[in-house]
Amino acid sequence: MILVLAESALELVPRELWRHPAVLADARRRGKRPGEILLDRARHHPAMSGLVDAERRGRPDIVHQVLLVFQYSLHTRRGMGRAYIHTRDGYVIAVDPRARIPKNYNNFVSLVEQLYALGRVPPRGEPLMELRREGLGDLLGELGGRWVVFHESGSRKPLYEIGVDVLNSVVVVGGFPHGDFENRWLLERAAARYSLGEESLDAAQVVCRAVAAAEAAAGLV
Ligand SMILES: C[S@@+](CC[C@H](N)C(=O)[O-])C[C@H]1O[C@@H](n2cnc3c(N)ncnc32)[C@H](O)[C@@H]1O
Repeated sequence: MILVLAESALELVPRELWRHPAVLADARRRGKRPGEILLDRARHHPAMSGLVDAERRGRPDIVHQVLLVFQYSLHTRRGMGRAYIHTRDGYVIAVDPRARIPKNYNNFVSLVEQLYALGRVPPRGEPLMELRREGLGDLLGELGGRWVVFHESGSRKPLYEIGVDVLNSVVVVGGFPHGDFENRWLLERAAARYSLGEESLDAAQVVCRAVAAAEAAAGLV
């Protein structure tokens, strides 16, 4: 299974917030410039009130939770998985299946900030995470142009029925906290849309179920 976490709420603090006291204090405390730190609602809430689309931004913890579930799964540890994080501002992070994502959130944030600064981590040797400017359409085209989407309005099927498809497909899940995909074509052109019920679940919960379905189909569990 290739996972694409789409429109993820991950970005550096945008320029218009660099001078806000909440951002300046956080940057100073961490010994960095405001433009070098990740936007995080938990730390920058007062600064985000006037930000366009604020309710869908500043949630690196969603990406962290998803990567912990995905990277440490049996399926990925056996080399059957690969994750790509597409961000709402047009970047793609390619994650090597061997990348050991820091379990501590603060360490994860520092790693991603290093990735934004250098374009890759670690700085030397084989990269475990690489950052590039790329849109969602180009990424999905590069991955073969066929994908399935997890979405509340998709068809509801038992996990054992979708396992083989999930295992062998590019699987798209939204990496944002509220609302729906802005790229509507993602749903319209998907080979299949799978629902886990009408109630909205956290992205990590959805990825956990997709991984479980894929692992069962692969005979790993
Ligand atoms: C936290 S949800 C996105 C926000 C959600 N639509 C809301 O307004 O609360 C993250 C992603 O998980 C997937 N997802 C969430 N609930 C789902 C469900 N019941 N069935 C299938 N996929 C789901 C979708 O890909 C969704 O974009």
